[in-house]
Amino acid sequence: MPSGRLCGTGADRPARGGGAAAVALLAMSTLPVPEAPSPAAAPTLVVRTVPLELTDPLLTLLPAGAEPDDLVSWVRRGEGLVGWGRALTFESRGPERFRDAEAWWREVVTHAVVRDEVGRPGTGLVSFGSFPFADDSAESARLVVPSTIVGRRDGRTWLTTVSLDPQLTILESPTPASDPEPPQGVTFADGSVSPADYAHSVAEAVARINAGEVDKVVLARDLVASAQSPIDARWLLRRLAERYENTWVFSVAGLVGATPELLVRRDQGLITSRVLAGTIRRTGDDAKDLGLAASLARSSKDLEEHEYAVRSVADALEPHSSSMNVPEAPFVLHLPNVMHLATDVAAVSADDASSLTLAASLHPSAAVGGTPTARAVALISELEHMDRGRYAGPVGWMDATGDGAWGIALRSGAFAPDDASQIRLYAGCGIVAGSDPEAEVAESTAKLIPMRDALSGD
Ligand SMILES: C=C(O[C@H]1C=CC=C(C(=O)O)[C@@H]1O)C(=O)O
Repeated sequence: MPSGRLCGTGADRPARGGGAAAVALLAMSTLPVPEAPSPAAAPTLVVRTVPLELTDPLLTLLPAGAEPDDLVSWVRRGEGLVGWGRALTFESRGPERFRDAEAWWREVVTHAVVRDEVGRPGTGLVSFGSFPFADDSAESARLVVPSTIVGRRDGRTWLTTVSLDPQLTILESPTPASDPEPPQGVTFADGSVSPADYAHSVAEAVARINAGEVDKVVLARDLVASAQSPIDARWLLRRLAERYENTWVFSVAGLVGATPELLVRRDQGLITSRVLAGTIRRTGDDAKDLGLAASLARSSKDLEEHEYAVRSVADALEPHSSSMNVPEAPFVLHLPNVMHLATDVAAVSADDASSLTLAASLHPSAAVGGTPTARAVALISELEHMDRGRYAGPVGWMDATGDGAWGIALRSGAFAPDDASQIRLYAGCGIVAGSDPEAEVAESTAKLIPMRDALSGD
């Protein structure tokens, strides 16, 4: 077994409140279980996937009253995965966190008893994960195997149930839960890095870049939102999904957000990655924004920043690919708050590296670390003055075959442990020689808008 912490066994708790009118589809199907699993092995999970005749939006199925930690989501344009309850969880900290998680997952997969009637990426046994950005973060990597998962792909929907008890494989068709209430009385306060501190660090980073220490470094800041009562994570997820359709709306172990950046997806031999770097704020005036998009596509400062990020992804994927397509020029990705330079990299998988192994080899890309990587990461820890936690780390899911999708946890917030009325938001910017501290403060403010607006109940 890997050295991480195994927890939550037996915590196969039913979600409170939501999906109250669930209908039993199939009951008490007992699957064959190996007689005596070795004591050192992961527990045996009993997993069942069936097709579902259901057209309700996935995010409406998340049950009311659940803790943020108990809700998982990876949804884009109505498709993806949502889940709740905890059949099994795993935590690991430090430089070996990816390796530990991968080893744990292989153990879990080896011992699971799976009956999968759908057989597509994301069906059968699936875990959701979120990893700290830094090797020395005080936070742990978290992997969660929910007890109920609903997935949708190409218009087909399925239900997966996961249990530690072979007698408990009741498959119930979920129904939409009651609508979430908006957060009440939210106030925002500086986190560990105020806008003035941030401007100061950016100026220092530019000086270090000009002194030849690094080519690019990404610096971030934080903001703390406090509400009068617990914030319903479902409200945030639904708001983000409604407004930011070009993003992946995620929730894993209390980390919630809408990321436009796909670190890596492995899907039946095809590897893809959406690289972002280079940003301009939108004005809200469409004609003006088109002009800004054109200037972003010509901005040498942004093109330089973008090129570092694309190179770092292509270099990390290269050893795992038999062929790769890296477009010569980026396109402009339009989001309601900002526009980014974006490049979609595609490759054919040459080995059996799982999506998590690929994510680990890509992390930290130059979109969140810098160039060269090791020196940029050292500079972040010297200049940033905060623990990023799981912000800017990989977040996503993986199935038993290793297929899965991992985004970079951007445009996100982390619920305070044991206090759902508080959430810490983060935003960062790539700093290169031409960066201006005040402009980077403004850019980071624009990147906080999706979470701020969702929290403000707008
Ligand atoms: C680090 C963040 O964004 C990255 C991703 C896209 C564009 C970026 C930029 O232009 O600076 C950043 O590299 C963030 O949103 O917190």
